[in-house]
Amino acid sequence: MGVAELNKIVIYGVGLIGGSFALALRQAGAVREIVGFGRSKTTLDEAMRLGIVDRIGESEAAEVADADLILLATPVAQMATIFARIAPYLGANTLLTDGGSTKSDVVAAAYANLGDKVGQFVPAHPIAGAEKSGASAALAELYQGKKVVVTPLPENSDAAIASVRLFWELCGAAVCELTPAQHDEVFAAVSHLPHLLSFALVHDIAQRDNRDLLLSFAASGFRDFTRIAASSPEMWRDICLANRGALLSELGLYQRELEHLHQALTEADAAKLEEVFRVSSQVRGSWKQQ
Ligand SMILES: NC(=O)c1ccc[n+]([C@@H]2O[C@H](COP(=O)([O-])OP(=O)(O)OC[C@H]3O[C@@H](n4cnc5c(N)ncnc54)[C@H](O)[C@@H]3O)[C@@H](O)[C@H]2O)c1
Ligand SMILES: O=C(O)C(=O)C[C@]1(C(=O)O)C=C[C@@H](O)C=C1
Repeated sequence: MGVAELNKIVIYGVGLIGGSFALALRQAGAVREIVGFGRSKTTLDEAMRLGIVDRIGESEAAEVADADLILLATPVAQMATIFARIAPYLGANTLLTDGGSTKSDVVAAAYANLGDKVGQFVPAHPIAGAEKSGASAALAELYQGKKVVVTPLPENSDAAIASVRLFWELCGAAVCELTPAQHDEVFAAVSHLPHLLSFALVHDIAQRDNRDLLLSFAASGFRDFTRIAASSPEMWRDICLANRGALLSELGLYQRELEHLHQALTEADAAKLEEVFRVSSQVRGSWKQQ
């Protein structure tokens, strides 16, 4: 793809993920015009002020047909409605992708609402983010050196998949492929469960009478375990519900692990505790983010 080969991209949800996509493609010189749709005027005005979008979208009828690419970067529960809104106006050459953290639900929403245009949608998930939300958190470098998982549909042409891969690569990402089901199983274990646990720990402390005292002494261990508990409640509500089958399985395994540790503590079983900590320390100590 040459410089500014994308004439127009439309982004639904100009927050951390959508805004970073816009900034990255702009920095790569790959797009002429970026149009944003959002839920609140304040957010869109901020995205304009920060130079993330060139214009606020007028209507689907006005913006969708001549777009080269549309990115859905809203919380995942919003995506079905957006697919339905854009479907009637989708031009034959417009590609669609998304940044949602879950894939089976988003793919089901695409099948339910895009009809025979579903082949134009190549689902994706950037494995990069932060606990911060909104346009002001967007960064041109967010995807540099990070993975993006695409979960192609049987209806996607090779050309559509190659183009969507290229857009994410222009953002600096390394693209890999999984099926939607594989994706949701993997991220239930290494992203969705850790967020649930982090929210749970902070919630537990937040409800206590002495929470201010506890928080005043909390230090880097607490900080590292709970950074992600400051993440968007709406986004994580949607992710947990969308992937609740896989997440419940992971939660069950984790509860068994806690039971094991509970028993070891009750019995003051030093060997059992140390064995769990030894395996964990070795695996986490040698883990490198790829
Ligand atoms: N935050 C992360 O770490 C991360 C990482 C990878 C993927 N994701 C996924 O990316 C998506 C966006 O997350 P984010 O972190 O950018 O959230 P965000 O809150 O920063 O941005 C989401 C934006 O969508 C807008 N929005 C909500 N409903 C809308 C609607 N119906 N129409 C148009 N705009 C709407 C909001 O106003 C907001 O500006 C989510 O699906 C999330 O699961 C997030
Ligand atoms: O860095 C963070 O704050 C994140 O939580 C990023 C993170 C994750 O690693 O779990 C969160 C959700 C995504 O869908 C992808 C990435």
